[in-house]
Amino acid sequence: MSYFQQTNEPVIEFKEITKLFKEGRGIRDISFDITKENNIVGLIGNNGAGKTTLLKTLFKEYTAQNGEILINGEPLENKHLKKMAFFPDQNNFPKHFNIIEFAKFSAELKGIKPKDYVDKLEKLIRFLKLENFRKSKFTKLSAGQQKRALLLSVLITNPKIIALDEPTANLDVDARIEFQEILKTLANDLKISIIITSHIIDEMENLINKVVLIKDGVIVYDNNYSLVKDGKLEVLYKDYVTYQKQQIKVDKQKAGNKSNVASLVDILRNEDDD
Ligand SMILES: Nc1ncnc2c1ncn2[C@@H]1O[C@H](COP(=O)(O)OP(=O)(O)OP(=O)(O)O)[C@@H](O)[C@H]1O
Repeated sequence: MSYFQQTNEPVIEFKEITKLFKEGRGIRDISFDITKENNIVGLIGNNGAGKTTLLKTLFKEYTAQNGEILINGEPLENKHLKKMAFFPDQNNFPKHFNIIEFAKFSAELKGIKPKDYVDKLEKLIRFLKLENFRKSKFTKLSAGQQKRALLLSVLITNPKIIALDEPTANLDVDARIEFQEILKTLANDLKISIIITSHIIDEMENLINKVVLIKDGVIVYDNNYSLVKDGKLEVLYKDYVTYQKQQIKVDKQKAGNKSNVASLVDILRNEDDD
């Protein structure tokens, strides 16, 4: 049994993380955790609030000046990074790779041998409806296809933690719902911890089970998610909430059309934790 499955303790703990840049911007004293029960966390804040800085600190791209990150109670180190995947925003696509090359590259970067991923690669390609785009470069794909291709490169690495930076930006409603259904399956059925950034709360109402609001580099709200219970969210981000309520009506109708995400569980469940 791996260190990711041992306990009901928090999976990820941010403890008083501070990462400040020269001009004094960045993040300060960030503390919150992601548990097995509340394992789809929305990290929400306006542009420049500090979301990306926090994710980069989680992936050890930045070193915090203060504080620590624990993964299942252990200080974050490189062995944990092997089981973590970062889903980049739209500006950071690997433009010159074709999607198969990129998936293989991602797997091998994590030390996964071809014999351990070839079968899964084929199944994921079919599941993600990418059969006709095997040789396509990212730049030739639609926004929805690009996201699915990035998911391929993430899922092939069998991660236990996935961080996504604004993943549904520029997707249409159908593609967004499909994407969110996949994330829900990963979190609910496969117990993968998901941390997802957005600057819009309501877009994630049907998805997340914990919300962390970040403003000017500090956390202003951290709780398990309930817009109905806690009007404070509406006060903090009133404009977004008002606008997005209308959008959600459409989403909920469409969400009735469940995609075949259940088969994803079959593809990924039998993975050994190494
Ligand atoms: N490498 C850097 N050097 C200096 N300042 C930076 C750097 N990266 C981020 N900042 C500053 O730190 C603050 C937080 O930036 P960050 O990119 O984390 O915000 P964000 O919430 O991800 O915003 P967005 O939604 O626009 O991506 C901002 O004021 C930003 O200007």
